[in-house]
Amino acid sequence: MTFRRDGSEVAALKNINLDIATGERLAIIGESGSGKSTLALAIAGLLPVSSRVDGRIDWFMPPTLGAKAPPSVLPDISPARGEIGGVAGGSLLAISVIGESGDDGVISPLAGEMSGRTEGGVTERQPLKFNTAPSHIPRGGRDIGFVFQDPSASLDPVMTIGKQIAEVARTHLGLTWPRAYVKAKTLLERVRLPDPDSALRAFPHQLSGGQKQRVAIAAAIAAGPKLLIADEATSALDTIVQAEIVALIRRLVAEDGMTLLFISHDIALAAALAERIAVFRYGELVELGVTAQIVGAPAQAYTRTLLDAHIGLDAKPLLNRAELQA
Ligand SMILES: Nc1ncnc2c1ncn2[C@@H]1O[C@H](COP(=O)(O)OP(=O)(O)OP(=O)(O)O)[C@@H](O)[C@H]1O
Repeated sequence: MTFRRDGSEVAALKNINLDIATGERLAIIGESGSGKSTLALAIAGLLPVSSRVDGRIDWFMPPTLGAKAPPSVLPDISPARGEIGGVAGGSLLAISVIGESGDDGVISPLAGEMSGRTEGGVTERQPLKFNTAPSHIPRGGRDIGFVFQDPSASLDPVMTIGKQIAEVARTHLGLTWPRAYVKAKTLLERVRLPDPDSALRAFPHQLSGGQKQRVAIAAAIAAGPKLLIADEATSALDTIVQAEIVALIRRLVAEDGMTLLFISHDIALAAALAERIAVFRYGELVELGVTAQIVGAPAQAYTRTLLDAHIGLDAKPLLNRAELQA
């Protein structure tokens, strides 16, 4: 996975092979520039046209019946050159990114070879070849919800909170405006925003940072996505609000049976939330394991360095999950 920059290509992800199980909470950690966001954007189909992906993403879960798929959303779900397939299995996603060496021995064991796969040299976004019916292609906003770091950037400053959430429900679920507003209010209650009736009519600038992130989460889950990607969703918040948002995400993921991809540079937050942790460095997957193993007995020296840096900086608990209240 490379970006074109100043006439040359910058490798952002190399030789990644990662399965995400349905319903699991997987954290991706690593320092700045390690490729965490690039992976998340690739899954959500949000990579810029300057990107080139040699690899594929297999999506194993069929879409929810009765879901509305606006035609305009379909072409945008996939990376510039990824592929998405639908194969029954225990995984939700299988990600295979081929490295600079061209070693393609990273195909998911759950996915068969796909017909129509093409390789090499494409630098612009182009129509994708799918080996599955269009109705099985995951749609951003509908099957995949995305929470970004800065809620101020993801919310429209001149649109009421209620309309922003209702619009997601209207677009992806085909609800009428009145029904979509009812759903928006329910979602504001679920994310525990105080006074949801007033909040429906409020504008983003009238809310605190933590409240805005609750609204962004409500919008991200409004269409009932199967996969929720939270990309540094707590990084702009203070420590107490961070813990509240982590607890909120965990509760919502459990209530709705979502799969969670939690991206963070903070190993303590990742440990508080995730069942497995993947450690990224320089665009490569350094280590992947269950949280207790990564935190208690890391196999890689780099993971130990991340842990030591955390312990040296502050003493936030690494595995104390009980204290988090949504
Ligand atoms: N749009 C882009 N154009 C060119 N290069 C990019 C682009 N986006 C990311 N990169 C490069 O890809 C690499 C991975 O960046 P990425 O943002 O995925 O890392 P990250 O681990 O998410 O970092 P951070 O925690 O700071 O967001 C970096 O070298 C970065 O400079």
